[in-house]
Amino acid sequence: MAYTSSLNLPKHLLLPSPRRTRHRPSSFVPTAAAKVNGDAPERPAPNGKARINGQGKKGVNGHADRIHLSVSTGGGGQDGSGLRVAFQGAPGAYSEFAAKTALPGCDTVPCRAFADALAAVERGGADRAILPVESTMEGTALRNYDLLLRHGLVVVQEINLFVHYCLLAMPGVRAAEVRRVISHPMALAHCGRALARLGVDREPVEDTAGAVEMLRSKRMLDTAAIASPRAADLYGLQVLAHGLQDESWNVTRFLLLSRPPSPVAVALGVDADAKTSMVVAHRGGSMVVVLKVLSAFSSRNINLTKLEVINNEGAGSGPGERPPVVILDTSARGAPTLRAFPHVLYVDCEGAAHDPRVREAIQEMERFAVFVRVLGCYAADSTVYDLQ
Ligand SMILES: O=C(O)C(=O)Cc1ccccc1
Repeated sequence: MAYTSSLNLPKHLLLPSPRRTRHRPSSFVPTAAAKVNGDAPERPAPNGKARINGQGKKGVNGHADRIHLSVSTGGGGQDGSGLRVAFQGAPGAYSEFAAKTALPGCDTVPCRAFADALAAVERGGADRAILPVESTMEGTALRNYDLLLRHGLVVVQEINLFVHYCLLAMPGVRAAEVRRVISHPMALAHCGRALARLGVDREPVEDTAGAVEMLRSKRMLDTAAIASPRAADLYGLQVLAHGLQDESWNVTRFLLLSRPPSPVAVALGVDADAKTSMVVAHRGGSMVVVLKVLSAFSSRNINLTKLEVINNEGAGSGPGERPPVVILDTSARGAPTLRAFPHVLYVDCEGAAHDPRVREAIQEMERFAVFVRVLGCYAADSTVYDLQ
């Protein structure tokens, strides 16, 4: 049986009010940052995006004050200027906004598929890739995690983005004329109930902005796209409906990836409010392994921010069945090798990978797991940024 279970991002309780303001320009010129809950901002958001939350929380070292994207970007300026960030999709995709939120000064490089974005970094055609890995509505994006594990890139930054979905159509098209809606599969899934109410056909395409571009270039008059209000501005489409997502709280977590060695991990002091992401490949057998993993962290008073249990034992290639997870094992000496595992845990913990307690927890897991691969160590940032 294949199953997953997850403990994901904490849901922060400041719900955004639905907003209908159209925002221009679609460029990324910084404006004054504001907290959505009306308080004065403690600190400006890196590129003028509104912060929805961002309260300090205590990390593994008990420090309440978090480092906000202030660690070295490992090349280019502090704001990422001089860095090329590869993302999946056309200009105006959510991933591009996430990249520009993380590194406001960066140049973004559109790619057809997420795999192309990762390959661009490996080849040296880009300095970073950005990958959505989980959302509050659907949990871990397993296919993107699979991609992350097959490549040897390291996580250098996390970014949480509040995702507003709009229904966009060619100018003059009325909602009643729409027969079909196209978008990224995640966007279609997040708006499932709204689309059922509209009684339209759904068609997945590569990305949200690509859907908008397609509408525009083919002048489709019976089709709408789900995308951001900024994509509407960018491509000159009209917004038929705002806030299409089935749940008002819709946050996607993105990871920024770089070639190893990590350009940021060394800059993070042991005292910094950091996070370490890792994958634990094990032989399975029972849930006792999960308890042992929990014990390795809890006995050292280390908090986990993510625990995803993958058990693809016996899964074949039937519909809905998942094959074993393929992981590039970089833990052994010698050349990294791809290895397939049915039993895998995805773990994020608070603390830097070089924090002695985190190091000991990893060493303890290595005694009963086949291997542990640290995917990256980066500044913790639980701030949720708003696009608008
Ligand atoms: O298609 C896009 O715009 C993307 O960047 C992927 C995506 C889709 C939906 C939510 C977050 C990211």
